[in-house]
Amino acid sequence: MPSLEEQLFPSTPGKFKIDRSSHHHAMNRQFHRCFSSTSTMFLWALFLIALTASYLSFQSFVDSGSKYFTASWGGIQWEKQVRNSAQIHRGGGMSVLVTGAAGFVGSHVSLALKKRGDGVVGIDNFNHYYDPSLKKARRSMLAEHGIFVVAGDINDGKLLAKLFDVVGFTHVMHLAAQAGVRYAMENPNSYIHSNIAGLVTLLEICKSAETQPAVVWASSSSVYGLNEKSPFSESDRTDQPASLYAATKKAGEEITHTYNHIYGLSITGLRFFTVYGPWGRPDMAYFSFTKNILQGKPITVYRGKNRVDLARDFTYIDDVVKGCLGSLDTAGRSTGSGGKKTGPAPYRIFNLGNTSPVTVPTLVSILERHLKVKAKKKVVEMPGNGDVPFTHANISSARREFGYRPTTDLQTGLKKFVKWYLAYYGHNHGKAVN
Ligand SMILES: O=C(O)[C@H]1O[C@H](OP(=O)(O)OP(=O)(O)OC[C@H]2O[C@@H](n3ccc(=O)[nH]c3=O)[C@H](O)[C@@H]2O)[C@H](O)[C@@H](O)[C@H]1O
Repeated sequence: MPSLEEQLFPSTPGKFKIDRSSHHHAMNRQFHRCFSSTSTMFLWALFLIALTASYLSFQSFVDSGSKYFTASWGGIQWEKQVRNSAQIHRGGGMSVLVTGAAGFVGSHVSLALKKRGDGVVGIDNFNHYYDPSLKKARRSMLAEHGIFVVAGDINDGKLLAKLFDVVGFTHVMHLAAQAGVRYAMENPNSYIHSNIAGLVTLLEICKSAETQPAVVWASSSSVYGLNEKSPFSESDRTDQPASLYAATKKAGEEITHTYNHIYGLSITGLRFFTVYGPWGRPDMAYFSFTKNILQGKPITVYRGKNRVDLARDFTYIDDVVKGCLGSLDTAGRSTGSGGKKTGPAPYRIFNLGNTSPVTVPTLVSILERHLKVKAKKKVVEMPGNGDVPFTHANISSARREFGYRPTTDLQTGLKKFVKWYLAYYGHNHGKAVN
């Protein structure tokens, strides 16, 4: 059976093929003539050995070709690392491909899966959206636990196909994305590249797999956009995005739906609500506020129309991890194989929030208390840059389906974050932060 890589990326078509039967007799005659004397036979043998040797070395060069030309993947050693990392160490366990594994949520989910005995292989492109040294540090932390993170982009279909040839992943936890709400105005194409094109490349590989994996992926609370009904339920309007980021996440929900419908892929979309915690993302408010407060620099606090404070349903990372694992555990099977659907598969969407919104000024005062430093606040009216005034999750759906129950309030969660921040960057006022 041809490998998945060969099926999806066939070599140049129309290659010359030998018709074995018709050439058989002619070749036999030639063979006897050539090998009539022992000395010619010896020379021929030598020639054949040289030919085989050069063919083999050429093959191994081609095999690890990308090592020399593009990303560093491929080869026997690499495959061994991938296979070892994917090894399952519990009965009924799963083997999960985690995209964005060097990211904030990706690294935490990878670790939690590994700790309970599941197989995990990560992939991450280590882009420079924020300090890549933090991503590398997360990768080192994962490596210490036997998790291998492949350096590569989800737009690299050949790499993804290779990974699926090496490991029969039962699940894909898709967390790779261009995150950040306001950055979409600076670099819109980055959102299309990762959140649209990358998603489709990944789904193409998943749907083509002999045994399709179940896919759980990160959508966003931002899809609720300008929706005013509160708290947000999964069935509420999501057709008024306020940012391109939100629009790409909403598009992802529609795109995954088509793959569910046409190919029988099991899909679970998780709407994360402003996730925070240790090993977090430096571009997020709680993180950059911490850095600036420690450095004695002013922070900008946005305020909504009519002097109304902005609020977020901040959700602690450990709670989100529980939600991710619960989703993986309850994700029904994909039904298709090799691109063919055999029956309907589940399509689910869940809010993963905390259910208690906190205003941004309150977030700042909690940080001031934990850091024991007063912030220099500059309050400005929210610029029209994609922000929404508030978020608030209704989580009854996730509670019903897999017992999701967040247990960490912002005060407790930020305490843990600050402890990590000071341990990681030291007390020198976060000067090492990007
Ligand atoms: O739930 C999500 O789906 C999203 O959550 C997160 O977005 P947001 O909720 O916008 O978080 P974040 O940037 O921390 O701003 C928090 C608050 O601080 C305010 N804010 C921000 C910056 C600043 O300088 N000043 C300020 O007041 C700001 O106006 C806002 O009110 C993820 O980043 C995003 O990737 C996505 O996953």
